[in-house]
Amino acid sequence: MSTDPESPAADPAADDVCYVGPIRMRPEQRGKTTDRRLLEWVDPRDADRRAERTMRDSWRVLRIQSEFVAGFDAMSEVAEAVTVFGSARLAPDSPEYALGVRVGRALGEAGYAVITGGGPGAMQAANQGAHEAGAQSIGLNIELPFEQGLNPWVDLGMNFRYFFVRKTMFVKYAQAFVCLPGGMGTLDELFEALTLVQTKKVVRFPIVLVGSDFWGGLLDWMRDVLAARGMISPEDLDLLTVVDDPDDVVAAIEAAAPTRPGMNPPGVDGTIAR
Ligand SMILES: CC(C)=CCNc1ncnc2c1ncn2[C@@H]1O[C@H](COP(=O)(O)O)[C@@H](O)[C@H]1O
Repeated sequence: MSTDPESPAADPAADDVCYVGPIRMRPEQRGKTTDRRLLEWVDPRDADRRAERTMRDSWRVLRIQSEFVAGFDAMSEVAEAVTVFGSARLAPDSPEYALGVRVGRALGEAGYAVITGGGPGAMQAANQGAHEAGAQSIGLNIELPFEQGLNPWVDLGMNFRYFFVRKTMFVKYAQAFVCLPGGMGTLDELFEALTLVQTKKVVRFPIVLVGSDFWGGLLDWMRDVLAARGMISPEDLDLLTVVDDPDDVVAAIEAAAPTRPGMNPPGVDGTIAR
């Protein structure tokens, strides 16, 4: 979906297509998303539907497997990377979009590839900044019930059918997460990352929130309600770093996870094979 006429891939027909996994089609050609089909409830009293589901689900495993293979292949050359999340709804002329571009650029100039969800808004902003910095700009898009394409600043892109395959790629190939202001999707991605770090599924994985005015209320609630009532440990709050200046994003990542050669030998100080 291109909102910027100056963008490298402005295509007047691009808004009129959608993706089903790697397949590009006009909206009128498509039915439900793959995720919706996978998660659809089937009435257990309906023997025919049950039998059909059993058969379809077995075959579906192969499609899921192939999506992992394609994802691992596409991402295998990615070096150091940071995944940036944030609202799909930011307008390109908003201050938050400009902030996202500066974050993407700062990460790119520091030598990180930038991975996003490949969509519009904050994702596009971070991809734009990374592209402009000459860094690898990666977009991992997802099939949605409405038309959607990779944003025009993505240099390496993939369209996923399955949300959980895409989420694996976000974590597996990144050294850190950065969250720009966002809504449900961003909160989901933030809390998934937090849970993975809290449960030590990933270690040395900094999570940086950009914008203290936006995130401050959430942090207050986490401290005053979650920690105060014993739902999380007070130290869990240390898993998050809040910054306002894009340059501080890089500093926060490098302070929390020194991944440069020689600073973090694999297997010695907590790095794990993901
Ligand atoms: C205009 C519009 C709503 C487009 C949606 N298009 C999207 N394309 C790709 N990833 C997305 C999209 N919407 C949500 N996400 C995922 O959820 C996050 C944003 O969700 P939200 O806007 O904060 O809740 C992103 O980091 C991204 O990984």
